[in-house]
Amino acid sequence: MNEHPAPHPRPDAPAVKVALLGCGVVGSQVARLLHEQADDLTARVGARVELVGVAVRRLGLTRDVELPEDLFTTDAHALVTREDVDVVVELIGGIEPARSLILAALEHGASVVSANKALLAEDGSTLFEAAERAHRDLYYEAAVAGAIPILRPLRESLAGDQVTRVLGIVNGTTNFVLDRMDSSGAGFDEALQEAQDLGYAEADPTADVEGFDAAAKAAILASLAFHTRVTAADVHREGIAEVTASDVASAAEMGCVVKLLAICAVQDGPDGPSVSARVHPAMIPRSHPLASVREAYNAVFVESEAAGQLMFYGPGAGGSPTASAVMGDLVTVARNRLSDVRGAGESSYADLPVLPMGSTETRYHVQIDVDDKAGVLAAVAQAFAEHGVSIQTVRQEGRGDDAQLVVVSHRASDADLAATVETLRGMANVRDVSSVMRVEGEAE
Ligand SMILES: NC(=O)C1=CN([C@@H]2O[C@H](COP(=O)(O)OP(=O)(O)OC[C@H]3O[C@@H](n4cnc5c(N)ncnc54)[C@H](OP(=O)(O)O)[C@@H]3O)[C@@H](O)[C@H]2O)C=CC1
Ligand SMILES: N[C@@H](CC=O)C(=O)O
Repeated sequence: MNEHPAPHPRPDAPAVKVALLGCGVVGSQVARLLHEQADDLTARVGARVELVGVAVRRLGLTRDVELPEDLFTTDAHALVTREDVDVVVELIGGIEPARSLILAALEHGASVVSANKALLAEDGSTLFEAAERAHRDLYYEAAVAGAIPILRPLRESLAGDQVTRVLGIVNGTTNFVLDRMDSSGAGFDEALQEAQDLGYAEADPTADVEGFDAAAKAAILASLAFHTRVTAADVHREGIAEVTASDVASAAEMGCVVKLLAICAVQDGPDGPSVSARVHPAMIPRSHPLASVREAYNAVFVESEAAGQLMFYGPGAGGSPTASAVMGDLVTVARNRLSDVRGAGESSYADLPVLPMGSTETRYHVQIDVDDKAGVLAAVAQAFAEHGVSIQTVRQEGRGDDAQLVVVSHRASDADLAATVETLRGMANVRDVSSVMRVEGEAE
């Protein structure tokens, strides 16, 4: 039997009225699910969940969902301040007007669901304080890793444990592009266009390609995981624009694959704990679980003292998967409205210091274009040694004008590696340091 249970709304429960801001890739799928799953939602929430308005930039467009024309408005402010609106679902994106609209919604007594990582990572504290003041919910599960439930586990399920590290692939677009480059030899631009056509990319895909989107997500993850305040500006950020087909091929030769990683950690020091958060491309061994994360999928590893290692995996972008996370928040927030309670809010913050990138340690893969002369290898090795960077492997490729040394280091600090590269660049027999990439993962 595959029958759905009959809905059991509380007989006296008024409908929960929802205002939707944005009807694009994600918003249209939320509107579709609200319509298609109306009966199930009624049963799960205990009252009807009714879409009462949709704010967009332009009226009259053909949308990925059919809705009565009279639901649409371009006056988003009037919609969020309507007396009868219980929940505002913000799916516009960007900083303004999204921030002002969320603040106005909270001030007017609505609860808010958002997928806006850019805003939450830039100015989350203003929004959280407003939600606290208004005694209303602000939920944002869809802001990190699309459909994957990761924020609720960090905020609630792991709140009694000590999370020490969060490492993952949190941007679907860049994972899609790198995967296409690795598996089918596709060019960067072609693969990016495909990701955009599939609805994975941000309105401005620079946010994906340059790592801003992943950095925003890293800030949100670090804040929740370590109960502190990390903003996007605190996250060291490098995107994939500089990753070449030759980097991807070099990685393949080493039995590795290139991925854009977000790595957040907390560490104890003489002055107490501090956090680090970084986003950058890295080579990881093909045997590493993150190497098998294909297309626009995301995966997040969480390491904690009591639980050990946890892995969360699933679709990280796209209208329907992201709408699933939004709907989960919407059901929670609607239930809370009916019971007149607030859900789990943010932790009280410790405001831990954020470590500079220079002190972060990892291994490095360095390609050095050299003059094909006797003694060059010894001179290059000397430059690494001078800065305390120990070499794990070195091999020479090509001859004459194409001669290259490919060095893989043992673990070293970012500052020591940067100093090594500077020295190399000043050496007579070195024409260029053509690529530097971090190597993450345990396999040596
Ligand atoms: N796409 C994805 O895979 C994911 C997206 N997100 C986040 O979800 C949010 C929405 O993303 P997505 O659906 O892809 O974005 P889209 O660009 O597809 O849609 C944005 C929607 O917002 C509307 N809009 C823009 N500006 C205004 C404004 N000033 N007033 C009213 N409406 C406005 C647009 O109207 P119009 O249609 O008229 O232009 C459009 O309907 C973003 O925060 C994004 O970061 C999160 C996870 C995954
Ligand atoms: N542009 C983002 C969308 C989801 O957050 C991505 O590609 O991951």
